[in-house]
Amino acid sequence: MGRSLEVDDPLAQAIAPPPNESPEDREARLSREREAKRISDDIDQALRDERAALKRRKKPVKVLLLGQSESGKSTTLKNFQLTYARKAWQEERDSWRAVVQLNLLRSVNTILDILQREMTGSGYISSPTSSDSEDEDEQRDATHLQFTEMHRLLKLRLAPLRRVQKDLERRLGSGAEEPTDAPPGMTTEAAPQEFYVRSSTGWKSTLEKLKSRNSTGSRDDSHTREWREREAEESNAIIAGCRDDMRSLWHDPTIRQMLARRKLRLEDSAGFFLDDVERVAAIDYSPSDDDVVRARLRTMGVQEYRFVFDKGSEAGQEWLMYDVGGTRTLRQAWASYFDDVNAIIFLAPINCFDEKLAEDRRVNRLEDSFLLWKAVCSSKLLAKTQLVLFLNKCDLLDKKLRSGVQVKDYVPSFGDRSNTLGTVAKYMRTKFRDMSKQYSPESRPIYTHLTSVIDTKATALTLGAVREGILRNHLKGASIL
Ligand SMILES: Nc1nc2c(ncn2[C@@H]2O[C@H](COP(=O)(O)OP(=O)(O)OP(=O)(O)O)[C@@H](O)[C@H]2O)c(=O)[nH]1
Ligand SMILES: [Mg+2]
Repeated sequence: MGRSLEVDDPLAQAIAPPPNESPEDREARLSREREAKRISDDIDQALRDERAALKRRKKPVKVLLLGQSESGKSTTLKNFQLTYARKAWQEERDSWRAVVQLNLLRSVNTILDILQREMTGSGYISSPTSSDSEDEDEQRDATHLQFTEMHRLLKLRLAPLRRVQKDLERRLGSGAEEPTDAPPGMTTEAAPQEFYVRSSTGWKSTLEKLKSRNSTGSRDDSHTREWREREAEESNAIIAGCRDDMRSLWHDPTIRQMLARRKLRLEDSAGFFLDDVERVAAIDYSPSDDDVVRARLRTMGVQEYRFVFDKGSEAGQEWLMYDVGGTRTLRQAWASYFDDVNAIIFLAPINCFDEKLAEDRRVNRLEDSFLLWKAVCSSKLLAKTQLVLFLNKCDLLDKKLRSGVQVKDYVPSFGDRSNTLGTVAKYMRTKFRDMSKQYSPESRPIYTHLTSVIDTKATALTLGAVREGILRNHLKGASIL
């Protein structure tokens, strides 16, 4: 462009080489100019990179939580909220009271159902958490249980809790919707009586039903709301009135014997609050952080959660997390979220090597996790997606192994390795990693964590590392790092 300038143009004069320039001076000048151009180009490139990085940063980080039902997806999400969205968490916490109450009543009513059958001799019902080969043992010993007048009285006095459970289900808007996942010919009797929600906006809307909606889904007027509040108070009063009897039931040696014979490990099942009945059934009960993390509310559909980090280098970065329902019939919905997803946190509960799926009692839960993991790894759509694997429920695995359950009885390839947490976890980790190596369309690192996501302190540390890793990957290629 300089060439086309007129000789008397001030710019042309300013940039023209000095007159009488020696060849050495000319070479030195050209070298300086080349260096200046290189620096200028570098700056231009840096600016372009920064713009690209900012654009990338603005794009939300999308994370999908996957895994079978009860693997701990929603619990992991709760940990994210607890750590990174404190304010929303605190606003929502009290709404979980009804869910915790429902969880408690589910355990109590399960015990009462079994007690009823044992006392009237109407025989065996199978249990949701019992494992394969337990059925025959139970009936064999049932006749030796010594029930007394006290058991009959407890049964009678705790009877109103059935209605309270129904009321709570109705108030949560899910009473009419029991899981119907059992395949034809299979009974749903054994499936846990869970409470779940259909919602695309998260728990908040669900829990708000407790306050502002009636069972037909229409908005309440103030009169109805008042009536429903009274109903809630009534439920609270009945639960509080039954507190001592619930405690007696749970601590009664014959009842414990009855449950042990059925190998019903209520204390290891989802949403177990009987050990906290004193506190949870109190009239002024308000859920703690831990209670909310442990409360069980089954996810239906796909729920989207938005987090915006407000601190440090990630300020303003938006994250979208998707929590899906893990039961079989809900898995078709997953694929439509695969597009554009940055990372998947896959949860595999490794304690359940001896358990069956609630929705299909023919399928071993660990086997189901393997198949799901294989499907995720081999998906072409997800070939470039970062995979983070949580081998979850390590606390329950440890408990189970200590109680003497042998992995090799259910997983023959485990062989004669030692039946301890460390060895079993290592074995599972290798199994999952080998599968990802074998089935991933392109090689990729797999980030594996041994977790117990009800342990909020440990999980906060894990999530910190996971978050860093995902963000690093998200920004990869941009010079801002
Ligand atoms: N002891 C123990 N309990 C856990 C752990 N992870 C989850 N839970 C409990 O297991 C239950 C099920 O967990 P959720 O997070 O609801 O499972 P989910 O994967 O969201 O299940 P769906 O919504 O049905 O797909 C909850 O009551 C949790 O508190 C764990 O590591 N240890
Ligand atoms: Mg869930």
